Amino acid sequence: MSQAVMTEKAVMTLEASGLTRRFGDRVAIEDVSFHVAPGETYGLLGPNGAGKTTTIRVVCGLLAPDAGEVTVAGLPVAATATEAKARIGYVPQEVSLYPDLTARENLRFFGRLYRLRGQELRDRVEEVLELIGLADRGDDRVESYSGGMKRRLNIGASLLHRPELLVLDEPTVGVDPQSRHAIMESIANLGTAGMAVLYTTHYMEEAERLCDRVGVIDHGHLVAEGTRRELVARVGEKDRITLSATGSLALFAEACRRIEGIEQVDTADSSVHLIATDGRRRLAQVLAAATVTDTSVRSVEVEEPDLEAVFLHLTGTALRE
Ligand SMILES: Nc1ncnc2c1ncn2[C@@H]1O[C@H](COP(=O)(O)OP(=O)(O)OP(=O)(O)O)[C@@H](O)[C@H]1O
Repeated sequence: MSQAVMTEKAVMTLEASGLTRRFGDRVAIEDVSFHVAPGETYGLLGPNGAGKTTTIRVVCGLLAPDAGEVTVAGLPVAATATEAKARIGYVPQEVSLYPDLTARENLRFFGRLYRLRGQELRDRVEEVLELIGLADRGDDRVESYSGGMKRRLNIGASLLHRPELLVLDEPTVGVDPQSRHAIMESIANLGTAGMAVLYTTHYMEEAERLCDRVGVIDHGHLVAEGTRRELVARVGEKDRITLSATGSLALFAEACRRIEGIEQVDTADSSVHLIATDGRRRLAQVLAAATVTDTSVRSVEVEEPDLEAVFLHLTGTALRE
């Protein structure tokens, strides 16, 4: 994470405040506010119809909000604000490429739209092909690509002009696992390289793996935001530790009850179940308690609550309904 993320007064790459947008009587989003710092990857996590695409379209200046405002690198985004929009790379849900052109030709075409020319254009096309892992397929026509490769190229096209903010709308939907992995790797690298990324998904594993912070959106409202740890702490979810063990389990359980942060201890035939805050940090003490009570531990499993649990807690519904 860059220094700018740490400094409170740094200019945010993206600042969205009070965004509201209606379609007729339907309120698609209401009073949505969040920011993305330089080098930060922010995930908007929510089920279908929650308002993710609407938020993104407003952020990119493709849809005017009924209320609220957006700035990118301090510049207001509005329908006519080309200076702000030039700092955004937008990857829509639908792939938009020329199937009968090669990947290189597609990138050259989009690069020219972004006003890149000559050597700069040629260099940038090669850099982007490397970045998205398609350098060895650059001269193949796009119609021969898998769905995932097309998505990667689509992301590449949005990076040619070196945007400060990359906005991706569910980039892994309908993509094979290998390409999904490649897409996530490329995005993780962009964040590391200092680019701000706004990422929408309804896959909580992606949000957990990629995003520094997550905003949970449901029925057009941002219901919570923070790091995974913060969100989990906010809803009061605890870790579960399961030990498979033999020996004097009653004594062992008693010793575990005395460890700070362990809130519940249950024993079964040859296992002990613990409920703890910050379970991983308690492990050393738990294993020491096993040694002291002559308990032999065969396996230990720590289950940390995930964003699915947070979502369920906050909204009362499962994410994948
Ligand atoms: N152009 C439109 N006209 C009417 N209603 C719309 C329009 N665009 C979005 N909506 C409504 O606004 C709400 C939010 O939709 P949005 O597409 O932003 O959700 P989403 O979270 O991106 O879902 P998905 O993952 O399915 O795209 C939905 O109820 C949707 O039906």
